[in-house]
Amino acid sequence: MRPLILPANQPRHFYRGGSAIARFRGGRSPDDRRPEDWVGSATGRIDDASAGVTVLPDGRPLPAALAADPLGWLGPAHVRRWGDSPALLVKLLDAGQRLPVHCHPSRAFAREHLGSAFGKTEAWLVLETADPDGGWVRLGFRREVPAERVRAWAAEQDTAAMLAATHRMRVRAGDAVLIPAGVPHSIDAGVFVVELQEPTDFSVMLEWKGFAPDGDRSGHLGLGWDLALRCVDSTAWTLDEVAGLVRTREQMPVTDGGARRVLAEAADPFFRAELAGDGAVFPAGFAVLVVLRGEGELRFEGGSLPVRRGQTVLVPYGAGGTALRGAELDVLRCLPPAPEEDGR
Ligand SMILES: O=P(O)(O)OC[C@H]1O[C@@H](O)[C@@H](O)[C@@H](O)[C@@H]1O
Repeated sequence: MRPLILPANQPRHFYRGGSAIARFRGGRSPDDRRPEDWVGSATGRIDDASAGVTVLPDGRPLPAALAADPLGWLGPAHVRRWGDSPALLVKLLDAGQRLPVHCHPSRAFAREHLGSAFGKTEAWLVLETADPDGGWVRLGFRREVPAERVRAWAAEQDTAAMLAATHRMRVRAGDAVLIPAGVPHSIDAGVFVVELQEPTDFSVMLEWKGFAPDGDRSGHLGLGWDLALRCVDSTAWTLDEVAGLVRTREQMPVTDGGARRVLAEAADPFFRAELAGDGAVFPAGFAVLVVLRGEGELRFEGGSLPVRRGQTVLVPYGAGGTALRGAELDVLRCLPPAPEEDGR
């Protein structure tokens, strides 16, 4: 099997964005509502299952290709643990406006109430901020917020109260941020990230006014507000705890293979990511690559593929061991959780 270069896959969304994705990829956005590019996605949008799913160059939707040859795409250990799900969703996300405050269910909540083995823990690697000095993200309540108050903020759409209650953190290009399930969060305008997440589209919208006209109906995942808001982490996060969710490039440890481990160990049950360049060698495994800088080639068993900045590449297990060549190459390699991991 060969690694495949994937074209942009940007379903229309209710929030603005997408120009940074077009610049990065070297294309054009059809309009200003394409803030997310779903890469190597076997996940459909919650409101439209046909949107979001990657269509391979041969015309097959990725889920059909995975179902037809799970071992070839994912490898035996992954299939034993996760079946024919890639257990990973990668997106490019360009916030053209501040995103609404929202959160995502945990695996335990998703299993119990949504019939899904996956929740939506996620992580961002910041690629650019409109202001070179950095952009802002918001995450975690500064003080414990009683459930009734969260409910009242959502019912009244009290955006000011929600934002005031939430930590605001500066992030710069190269920083990685882990967002545990349940933690309320939002990304400010001008922040462009690669996002790794569990392969679902479950969002509980605390804020929707001015974003999604039907938010009062669609924002609770069909569970009703009382149940949906139970997935919100309303505990107090200290500034240090929130800062602990952010890793700068310098804080990313270098592995034996010369790559940098992007995310903290706490992310391992959900996904893994490494930054790698010229000379890096990887064992066989399903991966989504985002070429962040430079140009060069991706070697695999039986061939090589030229790659350059702005491309996204889907690597099947069946491509065998791979290696990167190219003096200025900087590649983010996104991986599903290790098969032995068991996140909750
Ligand atoms: O980066 P996350 O938290 O997934 O934010 C992006 C998400 O924003 C929410 O407001 C919803 O619109 C989701 O459909 C969207 O995917």
